[in-house]
Amino acid sequence: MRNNAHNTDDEVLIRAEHVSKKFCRSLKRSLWYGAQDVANSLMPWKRSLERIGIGEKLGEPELRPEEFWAVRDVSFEVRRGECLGLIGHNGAGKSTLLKILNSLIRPDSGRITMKGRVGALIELSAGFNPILTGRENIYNQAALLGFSKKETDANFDAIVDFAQLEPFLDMPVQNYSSGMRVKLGFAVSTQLEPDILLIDEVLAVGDIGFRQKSLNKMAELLDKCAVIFVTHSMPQILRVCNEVMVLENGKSLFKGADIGAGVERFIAHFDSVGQTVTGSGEVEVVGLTIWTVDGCAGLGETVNVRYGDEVTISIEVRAREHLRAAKLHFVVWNSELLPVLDVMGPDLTGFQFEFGHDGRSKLTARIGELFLGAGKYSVSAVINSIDNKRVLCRFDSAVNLLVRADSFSGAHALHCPEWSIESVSKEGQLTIEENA
Ligand SMILES: Nc1ncnc2c1ncn2[C@@H]1O[C@H](COP(=O)(O)OP(=O)(O)OP(=O)(O)O)[C@@H](O)[C@H]1O
Repeated sequence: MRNNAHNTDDEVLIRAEHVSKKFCRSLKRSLWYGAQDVANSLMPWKRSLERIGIGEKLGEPELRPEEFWAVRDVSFEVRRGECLGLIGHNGAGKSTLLKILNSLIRPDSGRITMKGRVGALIELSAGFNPILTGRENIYNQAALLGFSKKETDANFDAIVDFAQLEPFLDMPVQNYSSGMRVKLGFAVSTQLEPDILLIDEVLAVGDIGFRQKSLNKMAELLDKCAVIFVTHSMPQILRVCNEVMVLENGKSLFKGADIGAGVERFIAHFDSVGQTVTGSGEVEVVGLTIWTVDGCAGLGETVNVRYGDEVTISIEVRAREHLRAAKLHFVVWNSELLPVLDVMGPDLTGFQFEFGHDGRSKLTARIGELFLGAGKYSVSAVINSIDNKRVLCRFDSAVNLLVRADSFSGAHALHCPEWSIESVSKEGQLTIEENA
């Protein structure tokens, strides 16, 4: 967790109070409602009646047919020196909330207070005018942020240097790749050092080097500004944010400085990916069970594991064709679908086994203590031919693991080695404390 040196009330740069925004699923109705709303806003006597309690309530408006809440009753504050990570599933309302904060959308109810200059990178287009060159867009964007030409001149080289786009500066932005646009957008928003920085997950479009550089820049800016960062990457949240808010169907499910708890809350809501079976079909998985201290789970189920618990997987397979032997391994995937553990045979390829005379085999892998970080994982069983050239059966998301660990660093594997400490006393005596 980052220290916050400016933790005073007057340093609150972003304040959202009971903010709600609704949208309409049907375009036709949406246009009709829009016309009705404009007409109502032109009738001041109606608003007066509302104010004295006649007619519609002034608070959160009612939903009309086909309308739904994209953001519902969300309140939070972000101070200078703080970075709030916004996480949630697709359609949870994260981008809508950022657009409301950046005044691109008006909320239906609630109040937003923003203090200072706002740098925002919310859409892939980064707000650029496509027919203007990169150079012209830098000046345009800077002017929109409230910077004078002189201030922009002073920062121009730093912006171009950060975006690494010097050879393309005089090319219209419409010919930039999406990654180039994001680089330029991020460089303009951050090099001018705004008071508030709003970053949507557009960073994912940039290459790895640029992403690293951007995250470092955000960390560097943190002392000077308030940041809201939307991403689907939990390691990124853990790296730069000191608060997290989990949105679900527009509502705030969790908000706090315990990032691990927030991420766990988000992951626990993850729908398990459906099981899929691929491969040549020469082998089928008849059953699979995973045991932990807390219980067991079969195909398609989820089991809870605490960090360091013993885990055992048992699988029953049947050869559909006449097959004598095959190789098996299990792959454990994290929620971002990255493989984090491969359970294999002693030669670091699959575990070789033979089918019984009835074409069946039951194999048990005692994995032992599981040193995975907190999160939701899925397990695939992969059965290959002996030479590993053919996939006979691949069963993805066969079973799910929900790992709980007190420490949440974002690392996939946690390891506690034996430690020793060497220290010299006042008398100059060296002491070595083993396994401290
Ligand atoms: N202009 C719009 N008109 C109608 N519905 C909209 C509009 N903009 C967003 N929505 C809807 O609002 C909901 C929230 O969308 P939003 O883009 O804020 O989600 P998100 O959390 O940013 O999702 P993602 O992670 O996929 O980017 C979605 O159901 C979306 O379809």
